[in-house]
Amino acid sequence: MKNISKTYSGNQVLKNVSLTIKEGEIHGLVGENGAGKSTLMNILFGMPVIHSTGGFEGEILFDGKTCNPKSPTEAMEMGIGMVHQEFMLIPGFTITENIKLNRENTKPTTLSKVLGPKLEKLNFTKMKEDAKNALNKLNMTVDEYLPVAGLPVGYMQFIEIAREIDKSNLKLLILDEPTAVLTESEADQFLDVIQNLSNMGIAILFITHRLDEIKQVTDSITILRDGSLVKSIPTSEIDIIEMAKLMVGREITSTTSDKKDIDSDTSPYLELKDLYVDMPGERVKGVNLQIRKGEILGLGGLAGQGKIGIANGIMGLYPTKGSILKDGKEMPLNNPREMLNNAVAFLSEDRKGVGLLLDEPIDFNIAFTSLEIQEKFINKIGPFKIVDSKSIKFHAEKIIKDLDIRCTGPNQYTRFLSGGNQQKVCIARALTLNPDILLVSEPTRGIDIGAKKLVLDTLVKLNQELNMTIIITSSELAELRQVSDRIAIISEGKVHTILPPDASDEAFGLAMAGEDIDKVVS
Ligand SMILES: Nc1ncnc2c1ncn2[C@@H]1O[C@H](COP(=O)(O)OP(=O)(O)OP(=O)(O)O)[C@@H](O)[C@H]1O
Repeated sequence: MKNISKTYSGNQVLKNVSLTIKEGEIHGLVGENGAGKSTLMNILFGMPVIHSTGGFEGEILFDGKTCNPKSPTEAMEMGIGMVHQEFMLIPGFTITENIKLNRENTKPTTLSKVLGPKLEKLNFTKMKEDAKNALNKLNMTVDEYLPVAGLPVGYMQFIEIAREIDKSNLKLLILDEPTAVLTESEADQFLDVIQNLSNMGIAILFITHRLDEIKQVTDSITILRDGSLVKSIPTSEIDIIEMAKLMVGREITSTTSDKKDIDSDTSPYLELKDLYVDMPGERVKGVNLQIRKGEILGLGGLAGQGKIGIANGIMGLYPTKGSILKDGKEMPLNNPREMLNNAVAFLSEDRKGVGLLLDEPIDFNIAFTSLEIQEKFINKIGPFKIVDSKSIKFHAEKIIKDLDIRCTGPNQYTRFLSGGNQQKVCIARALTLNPDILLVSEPTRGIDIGAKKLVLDTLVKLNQELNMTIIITSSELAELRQVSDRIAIISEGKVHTILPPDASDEAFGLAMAGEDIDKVVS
C-alpha cells in the first residue's frame, strides 16, 4: 500500500501511509484507538464504507500488480480474506453453513442438467468435509453440525478464521483484533494457528492491542499514530516499551492503587448470598461474597467458570436466584431498572450488545441512561420536562477530555467512532450515573495501552476521591492485581478463594485451576 490517504467528511484519518507485507509474513499493525488501523485494512479489503465516502488516495499493489478492490468480493477473488472486529456469523446457521456461506458446494441434479446450475442440489457431504478440514487445521474439535448461536465467543473467532482458510486461493488474511475476545489460553492456541497459516505461505496482517502478542508472533510491525505512519520495523529490533512509546508519543507507566486493608469486621456494603445466575456459558452456582464500602474487588478466573455471570446476575440481566443486599437492604432480583435506581451501574463485557445508540451523537449516548433513570439533564418548567441539551453537551465535553475520547466533538455519531472509542463512550455513560457501586466487566478489552491506563486510572480515582465501591471482572490477572484490594477467583460457578493482589503467581494459577492453594499461600 503506497501513500494511502483517506478523509471522512473533511476529517483526514489516514495521511500518506505506506505498508509492505511479504508472502507468508506475519505483520503486526498497532496504534492507539482511532489511529486508522481498521480504515487502512478496510481500504485493502474494498469495504463499501470506503467507497461510499469518497474512496481513498494512493496505490495498492498485490502480487506486483496495481489493484483497487472496490468490494470485498473483488478482494476475495484476489486472495484477500478479512476477519472483522465484530463477528459476522449467522447465529441460526450451523458451523458448516457459516463456513460455506456463499460458497456452498453443489452437485448436479436431473433438472439442473437441463435447466441450468441454479437447480443443483447442495452437496452436504462435501460441505461437511470441507468444514471439518478447515476446523482441523485450527485444531478445533467442535462438531460442525452445531448451530453457531450459543457457542462461546472464543469459538466464534475460530469459525470466522475457518471460513477464511476454507477459501482455496487465500494469500493474505487480515485479522482485526482477533484475540480481544479470547481468553489467554484460547489466544495462545490462536497464535499457534497464525504461525501455521504463515508456514503455509499465507501472509497475515494482524491488528491487536496486546503488544506481547505482537512481540511473540509477528515478523515485522507497522506503527500508526493519528493517521500517520510512525515506523515500520522488524519485530526483533524493537521492544514492547518502545512500541508503546511510539504509539502514543509518550512514556506509559503502569497504574497502581494504594491497596486498602479490608476490615472484615465492618458490615458489608454489598452482600451476595447463595447467588445463582443462569447465564449460558457463565453459570453462577451459589456465590457468597461480602464487599465493603470503598473497596475495589476483582473477580478473576478462567472463561466459562462464572466470573462474568456475577455482575450480569447482580444487574438482573439473566435469571437470578439467591439474595443481594446493598447496605443491608434486600435488592429486587431480575430487575435492572431497580438496580440502576439504587445507584448500581454496570459496564457490560458485551461490546456489541452494550446498546450504543449508533445513530445518535456521543453526548446523547453518554447522557441517555442518566436522563432516563435519574432525570438528570432535565429542566422542569411547570408540568413540562425539557431536556437540557446545553448541559448534556457541556458534560460530554468534559468527559471526552477526561477519557481522551478521540472524536470530532460531542456531536459526532457513535457509529463513526473507532471500536475502542465506542467502548470509552460506554464507560462515560456508566460514570455519568455517578453510582455508589460500579460493576465493570472487561473494561479494557479492545482498547489501546494508553487508553487502558486512562481507564484504570479513572477507576482508581473514582474509588479514592468518591469512595466508590467497584467490582471489576477481568480475564487479565495483571490488570486485576494493579487495581484491586482483594481478588476473588471464581471456579465452577463458586468463589474458590479470595487472594490479596500480591499473592504469588503460583497461588493464582492453582486457584484458577480449581486446585487447593493452602500450601502455597501460607
Ligand atoms: N464510517 C466512518 N465515518 C466517519 N469517520 C470514521 C468512520 N470510520 C472511522 N472513522 C474515523 O476514522 C478514524 C480512524 O478510525 P479506525 O476505526 O480506523 O481506528 P482504529 O485504529 O482501527 O481504532 P480501534 O483500535 O479503536 O479499532 C477515527 O477517528 C474514526 O472516528
